[in-house]
Parts: sequence; C-alpha cells; structure tokens
Amino acid sequence: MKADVSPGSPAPLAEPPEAAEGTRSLVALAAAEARYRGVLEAAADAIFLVDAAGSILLANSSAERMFGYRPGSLSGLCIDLLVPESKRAAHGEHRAHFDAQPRHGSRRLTHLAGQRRDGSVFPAEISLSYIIEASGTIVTCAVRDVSERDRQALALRRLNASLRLIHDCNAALVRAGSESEMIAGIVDRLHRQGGYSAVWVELVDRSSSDARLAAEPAALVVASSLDGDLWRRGFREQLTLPALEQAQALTCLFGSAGGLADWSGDLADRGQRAAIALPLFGRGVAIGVLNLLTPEPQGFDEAACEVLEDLADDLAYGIFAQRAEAGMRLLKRAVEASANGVMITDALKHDHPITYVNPGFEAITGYGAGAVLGNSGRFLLAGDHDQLALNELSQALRERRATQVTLRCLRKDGSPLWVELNVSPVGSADGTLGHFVSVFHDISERRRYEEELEHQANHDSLTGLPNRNLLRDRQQQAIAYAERHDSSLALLAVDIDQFKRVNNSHGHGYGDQLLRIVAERLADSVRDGDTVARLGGDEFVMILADPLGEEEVARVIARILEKVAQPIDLDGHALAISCSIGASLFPRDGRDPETLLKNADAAMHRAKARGRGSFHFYQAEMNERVAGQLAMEADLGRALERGELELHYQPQVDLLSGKIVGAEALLRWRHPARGMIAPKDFITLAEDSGLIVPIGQWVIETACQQVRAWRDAGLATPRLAINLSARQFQSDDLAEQLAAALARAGLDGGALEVELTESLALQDIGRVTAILQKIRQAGVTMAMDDFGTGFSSLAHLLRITVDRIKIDRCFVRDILSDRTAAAVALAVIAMAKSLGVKVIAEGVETEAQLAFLRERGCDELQGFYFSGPLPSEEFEVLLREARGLSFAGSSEAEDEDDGARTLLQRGV
Ligand SMILES: Nc1nc2c(ncn2[C@@H]2O[C@@H]3COP(=O)(O)O[C@H]4[C@@H](O)[C@H](n5cnc6c(=O)[nH]c(N)nc65)O[C@@H]4COP(=O)(O)O[C@H]3[C@H]2O)c(=O)[nH]1
Repeated sequence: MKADVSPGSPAPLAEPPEAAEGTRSLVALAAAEARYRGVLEAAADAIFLVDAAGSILLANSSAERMFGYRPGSLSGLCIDLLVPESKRAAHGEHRAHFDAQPRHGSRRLTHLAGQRRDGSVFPAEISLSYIIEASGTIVTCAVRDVSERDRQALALRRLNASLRLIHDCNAALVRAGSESEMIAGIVDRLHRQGGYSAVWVELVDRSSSDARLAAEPAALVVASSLDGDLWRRGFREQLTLPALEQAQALTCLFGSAGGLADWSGDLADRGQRAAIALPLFGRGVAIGVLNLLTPEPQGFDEAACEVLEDLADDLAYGIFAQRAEAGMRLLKRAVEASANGVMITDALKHDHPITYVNPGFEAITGYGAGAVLGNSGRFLLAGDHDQLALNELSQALRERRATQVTLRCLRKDGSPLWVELNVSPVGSADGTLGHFVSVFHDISERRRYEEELEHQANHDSLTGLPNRNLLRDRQQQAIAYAERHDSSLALLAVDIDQFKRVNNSHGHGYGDQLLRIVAERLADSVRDGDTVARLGGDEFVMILADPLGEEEVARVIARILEKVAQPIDLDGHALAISCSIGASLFPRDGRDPETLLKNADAAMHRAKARGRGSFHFYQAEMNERVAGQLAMEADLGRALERGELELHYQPQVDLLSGKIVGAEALLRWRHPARGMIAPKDFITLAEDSGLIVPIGQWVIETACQQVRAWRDAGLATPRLAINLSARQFQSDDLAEQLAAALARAGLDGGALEVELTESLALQDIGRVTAILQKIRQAGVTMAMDDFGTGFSSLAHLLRITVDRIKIDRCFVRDILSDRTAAAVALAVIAMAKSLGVKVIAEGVETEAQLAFLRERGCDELQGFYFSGPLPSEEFEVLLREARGLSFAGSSEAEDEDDGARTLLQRGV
C-alpha cells in the first residue's frame, strides 16, 4: 500500500463509523488523531508506519529531517531505501520472511544503520511494533540516530584507553634504566596498546650546537602495512621539523589520496587517516619529537591530542631526568676520578664540618675519608695560621662567596703541601646556602720549582749566597730600616787577595772550592740579620745591619779578616789566603745602594794597595784613585804599541871578585803625562788585567836584543836576569818563546837568567816544573826572587831547581838591626850552600850590609850600594869601563878591623 502522506495532511488512521452516531464519533476520532499526530510530531525519533509490502504509510517530521527528505516526500517510498545499500537486500529478505509469518508484538533492534537521502550512513537503533489488521500487518518503526551517543561512547572508550596508556607509559618511564630503554618502551606501548600504526621518536643531535635532529630515529615501531620509509621523509619535513621549530604539536589529516602530497597520499593509500608530531621540550630545551600515525580519522581529536601532549611532556621530562641523572652519575664519577682533591663541607653547621672527600683528597693529603669526615678542614693547616691568604678565605666564607687562595698545609706524613684552593658556595634546592665545595690543586711541585727559580734568580749558584739582585733588595731594605730608625748600616766590599792567581794556576775547580770556603767563613763571621752576597769572581759584599759605629764595624772586619786567614787545606795543598775589605757607612758615605757600593769598592781597592789582609774605610778622595787606576789600565794597554816601555839594568856583583857578573832587567814605563812610572805601580795592574803576558814577551825580546847589541858592541856582557810573572806560566809555550827570542838574537841560553817568585808555587806545580825544565834545557839559568817573603811551603819550593836564590830586600835592609831578619838571611845562605846554590842579596845599600853578607858567605849582591837600575846607555858605560867592587882587604883583615864597615869600598 502506498500513501502519499504529507506531514501537513496526514493520512487517516481508520475508517469512519455509522452516520448519526457517526458524526460524534468522527469528531472524537479527529480529536484523537490530532492528539496522536501531535505526539508523532513531537517525537525526536523518526517514526514510520509501514505496510506489509514495506511502503511507508506515514513518516513524522523527525524522520524527514533524520533521513534528509523534503516534507511529505517519504510517504509511499519503500522503507528499504532508508537502509544502507549494502544491507538493503538482506533487509528486504528479512521483511518478506516476517510478512509470511506475521505476529503481534514489538522488538528493539540495535547496531543498525540508516542511510540518508544523500547516501550517508549513520548508526541507528530501531523499535518495531506490529499491528495485524485485516489488510495485513502494519509496522510502526521508530528509528533513533545514535551517532552522537556512539561518538561519545567512543570518546569515552578512547579516553579510558589513553589513561591506561599514560599510566603504563609512566610506569615505563619510571622503570627504565636508561634513556634509550625508556624511549623504546614508550614507543612500543603507544604502538601496541595505543593502536597507533607507526610511532617513532627523533632526538636532537646533542653534539650539534643548533638543535638539529639526529639522522636516525631513537626508536621506531611501524606496522607492516607501512613498510618502506619513503613517506617518512615527507613526514619529517612537513610535520616533525616544523613541530620542533614552532615548539607546538602539529597534526595532519589524510581524507583520501586525491590531491594530497606524495607522502600523505601514500599514507592515505595505506589506510592512514591522521598524523601528529609532538615536540619534546625539557626545561625549555628542545630534546626531540614524538611522531604518530593512526588509521583513525578522529585519532588525534582534541581529547587525544591533550592526552598525547601530556604524554610527550612526561616523556620529555623522563629523558631530561635520565640525562640529568646520567650527568650526575658522570659528575660523580668525574669527581671520584679527579686527581684534584675535592672536599665538601656543611655550611650550616659550626666550623663547617667535612661531609665528603674524594679519593684525590686522600692522594694529596694522605688523610682518608674516615679520618676527616666531621672535622673542620682547618686541621690541614697544622697550626700554621700566619698566612695572609687565610684572611681572604675566612672573609669569603663569611660572605658566602667563591674565592681562590693558595695555602701552605701539611700532609699526614708531615711533608709540606702547597694547595691552590677553589672554594664555592653551593645552594640547597630551596636556594639557601647548604655547602661549600673546595677543590684542592696540589701545587707543591710548581711552588718548589718557582722557589727554585726565585732562588736561582737571587742566589749565586756556586756559594748559595744572595747575588747582586737580592743584594740590591737587601740593601734597600736595610737603608729603609736605617732611615726609619735613624740608625746606620755598613757595607763591606770583600775581595780575596791574589785569587786570580790561584784560580788561573790551579784551575777553576780549585778556585771554586776556595770561593765556597771563603763564602762560608764570611757568613760565619756575621750575625743572622746581616747579609753576605757574592757579586761574581772573588767579589763579596756584606751588609752589617745597624752597627754602632766605625769602631764596631772595624771589630767585625778584624774578625772577618782573621777568620778568612785561617789556613786552608785544599786537596793536600796548604794554602794561606787573605782578603781585602773596604767599608762604607750609611748615611755618612752615601744614602743609596749604588753610592754605598761604589764607595765600599773604592775603599777595598785602597786596602788592596796597602797589602794583603787589610781593610780601609771609605774616604772621599778614594774614588778619584779608583778612577785613576782604571785610566791607568787603559793607558797601559796602549803603552806597548806607543813604545812607552823601556828596560833599565841593575848590575849584580860577585862578592869575591868584585866584578859585574850579571844584571837584572827592570821594567820602566815612561808615561807621556805622568813621567817615569815604577813597576810596583803598574805590574800588579798588568798582572790583574792580563797585560803582563804581552809585556813579558816584550821584556824577553828586548832583553835578548839588548845583549845582542852589547855583544855586537864588543862588550863583555854578563848574564841578564829577567823577571817572569807567575801569570806568564799560563802560556804553555813560554819556554819556546824564550828559546825563539834567544835564537832571533843569536844567543845561547846562558845569556839569560829568569827570576821566579815564590808565588809560582801557587800554580799547578807539575805544569810549572815542566816549563822550567824546558827553559833549563835551553841553557837558561834560574833565580828564586824575593826568597823568604812568599807564602808557599819550602817543600814546594824545593821541587823547583834554581841556580840562585835572592835574599829579599826587606831582610837585607834590617840585617844589622833585626835579629830575625839576619837569621832569615843566614838561614837562606846556609840552605843555599847545602843545596849547592848561589846566593845573591838584593837591596844592598850600605857597606855594612855588604860586609855582613860577604862575611857570611853570600855570593853576589845587587843594590844601590853598587848601582841602582840604569838606562841601557849608562849600563853600557859600566860595562865598557869594567867597573866593579874592590875590597880593601881580606875577610880576616876585616875581622881585625874594628871599623869593619869601612873595609869595603865602592869600586869606581
Ligand atoms: N830600596 C832599594 N831598592 C832597590 C835597591 N836595589 C834595587 N832595588 C829595587 O829592587 C827591585 C828589584 O827588583 P825585584 O825584586 O825583582 O822586584 C821587581 C820585580 O818584581 C818587578 N819587575 C820589574 N821589572 C819587571 C819585569 O820586567 N817583569 C816582571 N814580571 N816584573 C818586573 O817590579 C819589582 C820592582 O822593581 P823596581 O821598582 O825596578 O825595583 C827594583 C829595584 O829598583 C836598593 O839598594 N834599595
């Protein structure tokens, strides 16, 4: 049955009754119909009346709205049209079957679907009631659209699932032992439990500085239907990277493949409907991105996004925490493994007790954790609180700020320990100060090295005494002190006498030993507060702090001289040394270090000029003298080339024959400005400056040429003695030089004699004797000069074989007045006799001296009594006239004559 029923004029529900009665009944019926119709129209469900053939007899407005039909257009249509196409055939069959076996009653059918006019399908529930009428069964069908209810139910289900997922994920976060395990766990759960078809996490490459993602994902689970990773590239560029850059979750829906980008089209083809990229940020730092794919079109609706964002936050926090913990573990390991000592103290407790020390602390200090925990770190100072750095340290602790100080501590074994200490306050979680962390750096070795360098820079390596640098400091300090206290100080310049000779002749090792001994002796002679410094060579300087005056300084100097003069035994060589000292006083002789030193030096040179072992206080005119000496040294250097040197000749007379048997060549310097200068005024200078070597060569050459000239002049020339300075023996070829000079003059060795001084004994005696032997082999004779004045041992001297011994002037001078002088002279004569050596007395000035010596067996004389040194021309006259001494009588006659002194007379 088909009815064209429109909602405005609904079809009658029943046939009208009999006429009379009928009119009332009709009215009542119409009223009832109107009520039913009202009910129908008010119903939210779609309500249909359908006949047995399936034609819609009536449909309410809700039905037209629900199925998308215009008002009235449903009537007459087959109800099957409202069933989804796929179910339509089954529905028809079902309806036919029912028609064949009609029955009363009602049914409720769920999980059905309706199809709208536009073809769209919606979930529906249907209630059916059957009325069997004569014309057939009429079915009342109430259809309810349950889309919204289903959607809500689905959302609820999803929410529950998500909550379960979150819970499980959080459990995984907590339980994970490592970052990778945690990420893998989350990814796996999201895939298995959350039903996401692909889940992966990409992390920021921590080795890159610009938050770039690592090339490979940290974890990835993909359903097999999504095999192949071509789509992932597009996903990465379109979702993952922008999400990270924008720091917000980005979603993408794939409706159908048409018109979509390659990657999303590919995913849509493979049944995927939505994608999301969730950035992971931990404490504001980009960590990575969590990416998900789902076949559910609503998979990333608002609620799901919310849940996933929470999960992403948890994951980010978990990674951050894992990293922080790994960082902590790493830090702990680093602290444990650090070679630096680490000490943590409790800043809140009195005395800051130690709460932690690392193994490095024990290695450095020797104290293990067990011994120090609970103590104050102060114990390391071992009571040494007199350190400036401690002020800074305690102030920093008080002010709760970081500081760095260098401290002197003591190790457990008592050895000194220098540490560089970095102290930093460390806050508690609530921001208040909780601890101090102190890092110890053992700088003992560096400190030792620095001290060594400082010592080297300020001390003389040979003697360990302060050097010029430190002396200057000490001088300044002493001057400042004296100025403040209105007191004085003395500066002593000390120089070892004849040190150069010792050094040159015995070698530097010997000289070094001597310097060390002198250094010790000088240091032993003064008080602790005084300074002894070595400036170099044999130059020492002493500062006597706060002396009472010149007398006290003189007493100290006397003590020094005495101490230094004590005999020294060096490798079996008995050595008597002495030093010369010059003193300047502050403020009298200078107010600054330079002036005091210069003046003490000038005084020292003056002392040297006085002779060995003396001292002198500075006097104003001294500087001129020193300057004069320097000028003289410069002049002497030029004297040779300018021909200012000449030789004078002093005859030596035989005491038996009275004849001139020899002569001594004595050097003179005819200075253009100062006139004739005697050797005593420049020989020492020449020796000290080394000029004596070329000068000595000149003497040898000139002496030889002079003999040659006299001989050529037909004069009977006696042997000529020349003086050899000890310094000349340092040239190994001295003998060769002599031989060459003789050869050049065409002379044999007998023409010359060399005069040696006792100071030769200070030289390397082996070397000297070897040279002397060569000289002797050349036929040259030898005389020992100034015998008895030297400081060498007799035993030493005896190793040098000489032909003549010269009794020194000083004994001859006093020979008649001083018993000691006479005894020495006699002893020399006796010794010479016993050795078979001739004796010559020098400095004989009087007849009485001559008589005494002649009488005691002295062989020869030299002295003013007969003649002083003469220029060559004058000496030539002596030779030409063959002058000599004539003796008035024999020695016996002299004895008889009371006026023995007159027995000798000077030959004319
Ligand atoms: N009081 C007094 N003095 C007398 C008398 N007779 C001689 N004299 C001085 O005694 C010195 C003798 O020389 P010397 O002992 O070898 O002592 C020499 C010698 O050691 C050294 N000398 C001189 N010429 C040379 C030289 O060519 N080479 C070296 N190395 N030294 C030289 O200089 C020293 C001093 O020489 P001169 O001043 O010439 O002094 C000479 C001479 O003038 C006298 O009767 N009374």
